[in-house]
Amino acid sequence: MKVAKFGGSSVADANQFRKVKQIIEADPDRQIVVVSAAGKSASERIKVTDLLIEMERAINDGDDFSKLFSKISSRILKIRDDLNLKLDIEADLNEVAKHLNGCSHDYLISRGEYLTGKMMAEFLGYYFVDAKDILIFDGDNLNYELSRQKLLTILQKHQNILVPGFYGSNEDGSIHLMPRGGSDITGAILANLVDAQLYENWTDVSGILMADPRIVDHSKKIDVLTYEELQELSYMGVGVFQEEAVRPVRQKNIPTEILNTNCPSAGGTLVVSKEKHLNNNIVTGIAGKKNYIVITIKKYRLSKHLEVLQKVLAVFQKQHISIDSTPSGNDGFSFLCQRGDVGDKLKLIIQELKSNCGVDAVNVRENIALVAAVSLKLSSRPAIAGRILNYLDESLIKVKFVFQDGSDIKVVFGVNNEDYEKTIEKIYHESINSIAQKISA
Ligand SMILES: Nc1ncnc2c1ncn2[C@@H]1O[C@H](COP(=O)(O)OP(=O)(O)O)[C@@H](O)[C@H]1O
Ligand SMILES: N[C@@H](CC(=O)OP(=O)(O)O)C(=O)O
Repeated sequence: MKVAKFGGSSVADANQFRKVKQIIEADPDRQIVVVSAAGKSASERIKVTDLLIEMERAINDGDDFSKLFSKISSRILKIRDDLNLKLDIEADLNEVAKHLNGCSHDYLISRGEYLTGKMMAEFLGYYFVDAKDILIFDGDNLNYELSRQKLLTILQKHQNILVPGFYGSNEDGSIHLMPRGGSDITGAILANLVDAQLYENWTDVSGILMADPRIVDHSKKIDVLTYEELQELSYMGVGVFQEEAVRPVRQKNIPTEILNTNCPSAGGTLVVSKEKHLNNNIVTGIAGKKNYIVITIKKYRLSKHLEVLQKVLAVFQKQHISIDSTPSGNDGFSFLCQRGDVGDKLKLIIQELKSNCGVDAVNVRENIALVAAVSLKLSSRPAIAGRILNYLDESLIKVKFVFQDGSDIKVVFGVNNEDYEKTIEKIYHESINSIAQKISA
């Protein structure tokens, strides 16, 4: 049995629905299908999920949201009508409309997947299973045992099912929304629950490329990579596969393939466990994110004053700021946070660090980008990191810092935001040219 998840771009309009049907009909093992909400296409510039988020904002601000609701409804109805489906999707839209005032955030934002899923089930002739009836969460954790029982009961009666991604339910029956990109997680969980022979993740690129195709033209495809490498790449910003979707497939060693709905024959990227890893490249992939803030605290003989660190961490915890990485030095410790997470709290944080934590000094650097090179080979050949650094230096890119934080398969370079794209391009080109040759020589 295979689980096939189709992302927003794969279900953006009726034409994409037809491509999905062809793929499903080509292999009877594709018995569990997961869909995201209709996403972006050449003619549709906004994902349905983003329209829902915009509508919620309007509702909360007391603004007129009727235009947004019409926009969402028209998109759904257009797909239904273009496909000539005999489905009373108006009834579902009316149900959503009835709940608009006073419904939960999780309910509202999950409706894109629910409505898209209903149409895809009808189109494929698959049995529609509302994700809230099978994926039961206890807080943020899935109750695997209970969810497995519920899913298997349904599969005893129905051979082919469609499950909308991105949500499940809490124990009280209310909707539980997953993080953005969460349909990948739904697919991975279902693959885990049924011990699938393969988890297929269908998107709009033929696999994971060594570098973001929006930055590097004709970037090479990664043919095979490990769960570990995928996790690091996803964490560092490769949007193709949600970071939290790695654990469920990794736990059961379920082979996972990233494939292109628009070009199924092109092949994709296969994700497997370490033992089966076959990749010969020196650097497997490059990823990164812009807009970090680096907050560095200085304290003479910090290692003897761990109470200082405790107080510093409490400041971040109090402000609900997640810390992405913490490279440390002799008498200092740096905290890397995303600008968007810090918002307007930066002044307050600095003030608290200075006055309540017993530090000698606090330095702040803004507009920093992180670029990571990921490769299993980094653990046994740390020289690769040095070579990359050398190339960046020769290219006149000012590297602010380098670290390998915890994972020994990733080296991270901190650069100015404006050097972000150039750094990725440089590492990419040198990885496939000189570094590979010099290191293997
Ligand atoms: N290293 C990479 N390899 C492939 N795609 C990447 C990479 N980094 C970023 N992307 C972007 O991720 C997009 C696919 O992710 P996403 O938009 O979430 O797809 P879907 O709509 O199928 O869920 C691609 O269109 C591509 O622009
Ligand atoms: N629709 C949700 C969940 C998802 O997984 O979407 P996509 O497959 O388009 O990344 C989102 O936009 O976050």
